[in-house]
Amino acid sequence: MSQAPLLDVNGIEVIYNHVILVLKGVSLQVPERKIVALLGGNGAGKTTTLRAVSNLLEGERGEVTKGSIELRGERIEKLSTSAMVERGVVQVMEGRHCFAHLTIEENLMTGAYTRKDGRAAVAATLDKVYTYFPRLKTRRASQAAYTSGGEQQMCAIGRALMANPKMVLLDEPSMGLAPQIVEEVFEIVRDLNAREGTTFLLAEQNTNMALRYADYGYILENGRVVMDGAAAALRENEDVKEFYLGVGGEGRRSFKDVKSYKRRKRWLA
Ligand SMILES: Nc1ncnc2c1ncn2[C@@H]1O[C@H](COP(=O)(O)OP(=O)(O)OP(=O)(O)O)[C@@H](O)[C@H]1O
Repeated sequence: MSQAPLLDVNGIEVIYNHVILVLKGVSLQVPERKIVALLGGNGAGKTTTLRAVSNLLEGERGEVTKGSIELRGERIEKLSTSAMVERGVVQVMEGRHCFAHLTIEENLMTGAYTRKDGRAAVAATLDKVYTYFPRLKTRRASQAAYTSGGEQQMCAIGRALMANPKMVLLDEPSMGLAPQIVEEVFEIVRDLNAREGTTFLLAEQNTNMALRYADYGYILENGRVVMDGAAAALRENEDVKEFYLGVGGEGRRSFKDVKSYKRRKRWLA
């Protein structure tokens, strides 16, 4: 990655409740206009990494205790969540979190509350969201509670887009969705990236899907990055195939157990 990154996470350590060390020196870069995937199993630290970037740790009693996070060269660890939104960074949280009693359109409009550029501009963004998510347009007047899981995920992403972000942090977009719907969601992510230039950092357990759409990937295990590379190279990597793509091997053991991985780690050290 030769161009200067939009986001530069440098050796961060995150501790919850003053004692639980969850991230143990995570570094990653997200270049402008790229899709970067943060991969790894349950509890690897993906959500925590996203929360650290968007400054959502405080509400979880977590804090960044070491390292730095820079957005376009500016240190952002101490900024508020709304200051991050002003800088064009929004997070779509895991589990979708639509307001169940509001309609799809009302949910979308809640994403525009920080906008200061007037109603016409907000209306134009709403139209744009509907062109990317025609399903949401059809369901605009339905209460979110009565829409499908896929529609709720689209609504959560659409709401984030209403803030006119430069970068979207997307936490586990595939969670609980049928493969065909996951595909539909990822296609829209790719479209947004290609046509709007929106940068994505997405956390996913669905390695296969994420690596098909991302430019670059980082694999987290137990609070550390154990491997990173261009998505195409990771897809072809034997260890990734064995442990994350379910090709060959005897199921998912830990990456750490693999001999070739250990060898590679020694080379990298
Ligand atoms: N608010 C919290 N307080 C204490 N520990 C937490 C908190 N949130 C997460 N953890 C712990 O931090 C570790 C990493 O969790 P995190 O949610 O970042 O992982 P993840 O890779 O996103 O996994 P998942 O896919 O399950 O969300 C886990 O061991 C989890 O129990």
